[in-house]
Amino acid sequence: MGTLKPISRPGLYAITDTILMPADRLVPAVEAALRGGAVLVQYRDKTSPHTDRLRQASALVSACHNAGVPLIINDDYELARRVGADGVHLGQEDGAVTEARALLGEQAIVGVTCHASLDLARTARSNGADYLAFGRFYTSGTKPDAPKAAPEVLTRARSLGRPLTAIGGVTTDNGAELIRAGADMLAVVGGLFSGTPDQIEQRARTFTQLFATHHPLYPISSKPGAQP
Ligand SMILES: Cc1ncc(COP(=O)(O)OP(=O)(O)O)c(N)n1
Ligand SMILES: Cc1ncsc1CCOP(=O)(O)O
Ligand SMILES: [Mg+2]
Repeated sequence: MGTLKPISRPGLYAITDTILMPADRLVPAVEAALRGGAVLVQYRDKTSPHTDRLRQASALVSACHNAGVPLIINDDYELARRVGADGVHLGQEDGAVTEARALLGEQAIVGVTCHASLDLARTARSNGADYLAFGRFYTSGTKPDAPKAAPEVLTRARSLGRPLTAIGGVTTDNGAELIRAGADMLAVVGGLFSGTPDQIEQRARTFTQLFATHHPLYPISSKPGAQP
């Protein structure tokens, strides 16, 4: 094993949204999530022109790195490289893990969508994915048609030995169930980023508290330098 990657800390994975977070509110909203304890942030923007995405992603790199938290770019590993982000999240149609790794380097964090499939997860792991994302688990306003998964898939995926992310309709009310089933990170859009910065910060604190209460490794792996 090489150096431990920063995603070995369990916790909230905050994902941005263009509707909930217009350009002028993007950075303050993410800073609020970071104050509340988010351990990973993803810039997810499927609609804005390239120049806007470049500017916003660069601003988020600064905000996240000021807080010591990695920034992941959704879909676009070229953009990740350009702005000096820490990694990329790839869906099944978004390109190869190996290609992203070749461009971004060994230390880059590459996450892969596995829906509800252990076979997809095994393939992602053998291609070098750093975390495996399952979901959607609940009703999602952000991506209503994403394939459905049941929490038990997280329990079965524990044996794959990679950090597991749960996504899709996650809220402070249903997050504990997913952590108890095996999630190391809760990836959240709507259940985090609706409302004011104060509300976002408070919600992020509540998610963080869920990990402190329900994640088996939380106290150990949150200590700097500790092994998971
Ligand atoms: C952490 C995390 N998990 C899953 C996804 C979904 O990725 P994908 O299937 O490629 O869908 P889009 O987000 O690109 O619409 C994600 N972004 N992040
Ligand atoms: C990108 C994505 N992939 C599966 S569900 C989802 C949307 C997550 O957003 P929300 O937390 O608002 O359901
Ligand atoms: Mg994608």
